[in-house]
Amino acid sequence: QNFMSQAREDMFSATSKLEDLLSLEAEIVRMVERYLEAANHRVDIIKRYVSEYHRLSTEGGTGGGSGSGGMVVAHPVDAYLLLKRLTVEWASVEDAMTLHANATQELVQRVALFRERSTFPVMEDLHGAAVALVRLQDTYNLNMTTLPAGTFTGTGPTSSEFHSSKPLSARDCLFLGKHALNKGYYDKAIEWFEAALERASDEEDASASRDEIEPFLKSAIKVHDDVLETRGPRGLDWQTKWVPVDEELASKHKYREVSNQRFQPKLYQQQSEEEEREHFSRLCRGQRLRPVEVETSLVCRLVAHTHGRLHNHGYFTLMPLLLEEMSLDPYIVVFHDFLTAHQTDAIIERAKPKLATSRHRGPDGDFITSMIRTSKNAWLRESDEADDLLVNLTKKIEMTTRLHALRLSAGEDYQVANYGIGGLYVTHTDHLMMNPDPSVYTAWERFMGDRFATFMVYLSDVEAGGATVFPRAGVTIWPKRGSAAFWWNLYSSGVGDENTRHGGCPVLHGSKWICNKWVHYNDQFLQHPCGRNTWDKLVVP
Ligand SMILES: O=C(O)CCC(=O)C(=O)O
Ligand SMILES: [Fe+2]
Repeated sequence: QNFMSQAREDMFSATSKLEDLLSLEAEIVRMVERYLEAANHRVDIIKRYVSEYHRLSTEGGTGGGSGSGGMVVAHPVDAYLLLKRLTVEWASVEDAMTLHANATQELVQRVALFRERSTFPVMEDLHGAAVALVRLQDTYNLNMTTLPAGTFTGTGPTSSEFHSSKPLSARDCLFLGKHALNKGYYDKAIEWFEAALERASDEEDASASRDEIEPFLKSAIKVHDDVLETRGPRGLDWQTKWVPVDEELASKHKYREVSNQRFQPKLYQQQSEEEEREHFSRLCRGQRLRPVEVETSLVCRLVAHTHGRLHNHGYFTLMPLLLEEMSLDPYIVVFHDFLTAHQTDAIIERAKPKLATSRHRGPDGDFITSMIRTSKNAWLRESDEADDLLVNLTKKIEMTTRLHALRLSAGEDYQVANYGIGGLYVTHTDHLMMNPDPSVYTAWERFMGDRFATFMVYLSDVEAGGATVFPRAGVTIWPKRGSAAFWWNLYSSGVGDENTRHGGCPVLHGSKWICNKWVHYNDQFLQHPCGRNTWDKLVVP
């Protein structure tokens, strides 16, 4: 695909992968249960041999030994039985032991086979999951008094509480603290080490001792304060609290005014990388950054156009589109109830097998990873499908947007993406052709032109997190199954609108599915008002 985004291949960020792991674990448990059942049977055989010996020897005289005296075998039947025990019966004990050893080896080998087929997680995956958890804690300001116990309150239009099946242990907290430290989350590292200490004193049989944890906390505090003193509280790859932990340092004049500093949104203009990240996180948490006048000027309306530049139709006459304006400049709207649950599920089902095979290895055999987009995606082309599901969807997009989307020169294939826990897409523009030198593009890319508009359908609800946010435009769109976001990436002149920079917030609870239709410029710009200057905008539908 020409316009392929980078994909990250890992376990925790694609839910379909985690679901695979869950069924893999169920299969392993079934194997282990069968193994244990057979093992118990074999241990019984071995035990019976031992207890038979003891029974006979304590009954005295008749057995293998007698009382306090030496070992005497006086009875010919006893002599026969002794020999039988050490031949026939011992053979069955040996058989049981050999079978057990084989079964053990076989079980280990079968799990090794899973590992070879790379369906089994490795330590790398666990590290990834730990970092994802710290990132979520950071983005959503998760409350540290409850998080170690596995409880947090969700972010989104409905904020409910979520509970894990088990709390984290002191050792888990220690592990998370180390990862936070490693990734430059110095503030979070301290919190996790403190949580580890607290857990350690609560746990009956402490999974990590205070003596083990304390040095980590001490050195984290030291590094934290050093970084804050010498480099400041925020940077691209580190962050600290606003004041040092050390009280003497904290009493310094420069830290006194910190509490007065308030966040000032900086919208509709270039933002530094740090500023963009700050806007991104706040919007992900659902904060409103725009002036009240802007927020209140937006309306919901019904749209029922019956003609477009492409078709004359009465498609929306009986059932108008429900349009919600999210921003007028840049122009971003949401169409509610654009697809039915039946349709969104069908698209997910078609994408699933293609997602599963998209896992690929890098040059040295490792899985290629990138922090840009932690999701998995698949491409679906209308004409590859046996029925009209996707063709009809594209036709509906055409009627809605009055753009060509079906013919190959106008629209890309559908890109379906699945994000799991912690899965995100960092801020980017959808238009890609920023390089003024045309020779860097393929002939086909030059022919199609850049991505004029994005039509993005949410194929699933997300229980918490996972919003689509526009840091410069100050917009947050909460995913809702069946609704669709639409915006223009380019001015009518074809020049990119950088205020459309956007990204997908990390999924906090649940799983997120979206599907994109990107519509390109060259096939249709003549059908739009050209405007008289570069920055003229399109405001339909
Ligand atoms: O996941 C989202 O909400 C945004 C996805 C996106 O921007 C993209 O796929 O280009
Ligand atoms: Fe995008």
